[in-house]
Amino acid sequence: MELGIFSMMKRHGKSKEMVQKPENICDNDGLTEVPDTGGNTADVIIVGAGVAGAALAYTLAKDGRRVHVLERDLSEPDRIVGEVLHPGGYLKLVELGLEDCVEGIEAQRVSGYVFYLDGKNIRLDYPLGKFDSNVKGNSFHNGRFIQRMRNKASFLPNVKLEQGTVTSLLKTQGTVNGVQYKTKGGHAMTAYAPLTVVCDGCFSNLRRELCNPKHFPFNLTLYVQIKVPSCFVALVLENVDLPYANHAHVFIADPSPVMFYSISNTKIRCLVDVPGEKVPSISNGEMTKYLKTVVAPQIPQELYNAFVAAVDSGNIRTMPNKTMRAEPKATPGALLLGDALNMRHPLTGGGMTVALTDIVLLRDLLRPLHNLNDAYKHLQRFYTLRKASWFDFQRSKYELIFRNNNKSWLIIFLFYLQPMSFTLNTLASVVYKIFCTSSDPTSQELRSVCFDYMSLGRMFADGPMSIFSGLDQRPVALFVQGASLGVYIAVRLLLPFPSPKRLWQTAKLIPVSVVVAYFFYCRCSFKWHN
Ligand SMILES: Cc1cc2nc3c(=O)[nH]c(=O)nc-3n(C[C@H](O)[C@H](O)[C@H](O)COP(=O)(O)OP(=O)(O)OC[C@H]3O[C@@H](n4cnc5c(N)ncnc54)[C@H](O)[C@@H]3O)c2cc1C
Repeated sequence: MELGIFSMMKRHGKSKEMVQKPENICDNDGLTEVPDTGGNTADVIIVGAGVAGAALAYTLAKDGRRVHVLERDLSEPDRIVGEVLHPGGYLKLVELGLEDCVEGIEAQRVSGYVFYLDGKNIRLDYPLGKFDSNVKGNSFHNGRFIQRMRNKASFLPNVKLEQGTVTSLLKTQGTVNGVQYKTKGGHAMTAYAPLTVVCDGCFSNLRRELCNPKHFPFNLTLYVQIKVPSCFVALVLENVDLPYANHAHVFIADPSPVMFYSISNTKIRCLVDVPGEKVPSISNGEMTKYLKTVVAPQIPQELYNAFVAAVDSGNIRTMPNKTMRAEPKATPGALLLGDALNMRHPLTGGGMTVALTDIVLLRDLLRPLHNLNDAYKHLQRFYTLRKASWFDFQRSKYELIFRNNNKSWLIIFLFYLQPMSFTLNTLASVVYKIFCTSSDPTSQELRSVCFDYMSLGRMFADGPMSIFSGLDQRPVALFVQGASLGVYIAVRLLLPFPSPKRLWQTAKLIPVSVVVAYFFYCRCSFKWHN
């Protein structure tokens, strides 16, 4: 499938063989050394047309760039990832001009979440009071959404969307200047551009080449540290309604949460979190047994029959939930984006919101550049600023502060900057930790305290939901919530009389509850100059 100006060129006798394969190719640290042919066929090569790649292709092409997208499989994806887009992510879609991609795909409005614990539930709506009525959360088939974005991008005349699997990055004197790829027909090809953006998702093969190596004992070198705290087991429920329409439902179950949300007019997705890297085997029936004996008894009556029917249908799929801090190595000519760059636990559904926010940032950084050969400085800045967006802040002041090594950056970071990746990544780690059972009674107590805290409503519900939905990206919002939770714990446990047992519980709980502050501290210690 090839569309746009490139296919027109092809019709007029110019094939993609326009760029000759260089003669002296040799491997060097996973990168392939090639002479500079100067024969760029595009301004930007994008590897992968998933959420990040397709949205970026459209965005850069709208800014007049010639974009060559290479996607391994252009048919509609059928995956269990990226099905809930929070309002914060939707606002980014609007900024990119892609909001119509959630139309015509049976996307369901999501107005908020309902959390269940020990037979009680609380409904928390997205705090959308300040926004237009069209701002909303959405849930949908991920494949339909991606296909809409791919189509929208490929209609632009300066986008070439081609099916091909990128096998390596090409470089000249340390600068990435293109990619080597295999076409659908299995032919090895090369493509050149001053900028290559790697968006090949959570199983990225190319990220290793663009990340800082980590050195471990016994001469072990890892390029990225990926953790798999749990896996999602996915089912589709049919012919049933969720107890609360237009809400995602999270059951804080034992040993870990179970989620339900609509993905079309008739289908409900169920994601069962199974802690650890391994899930019970589907083939020998262990999975069915696990779902029926461990999970089903915790599912409320309204959904129970549909849940068991979904298990019996045998349509059970699994996916590892990976987490990975962004540890990119600023490389001239190349950039990582989306899950290839950074991953967080998907329980809070923040991945697409972070990716779309990063695209807005990248677009704005590249916009003033006529020639992407000069993009290196801006790519470095992208990695720094995605953790601390600069648009609410004057760049000159920002740079001055760093140059002078002035510690007042912390205050600026807390109050003024809006780093979506920071807040959503932190929230995802904290929420997942709190919602999982452990044998430690302190953590069980923490779950119920957090639940009761959110049940207080008003700012105690709106605060966490603003962060959760990507509407409030300020680190200070996280900090305030962490601190206020700490105070709530102390008040709840120490009143009316602070018995020795209660004092001991509080002493144990507060440090745990202020896990938010802990994560906050850890993440504040990142390097500003990657
Ligand atoms: C179980 C699960 C549930 C999730 N649920 C949500 C959710 O509800 N909401 C949310 O916001 N986020 C969710 N996420 C995270 C979200 O899916 C990701 O953040 C998002 O899909 C990242 O987009 P991406 O473009 O980086 O990767 P992808 O969307 O995975 O796209 C990568 C693309 O690259 C292509 N590709 C790979 N290798 C190559 C190659 N060598 N050459 C060419 N093409 C290649 C692939 O075919 C694919 O099309 C979930 C994640 C998981 C694991």
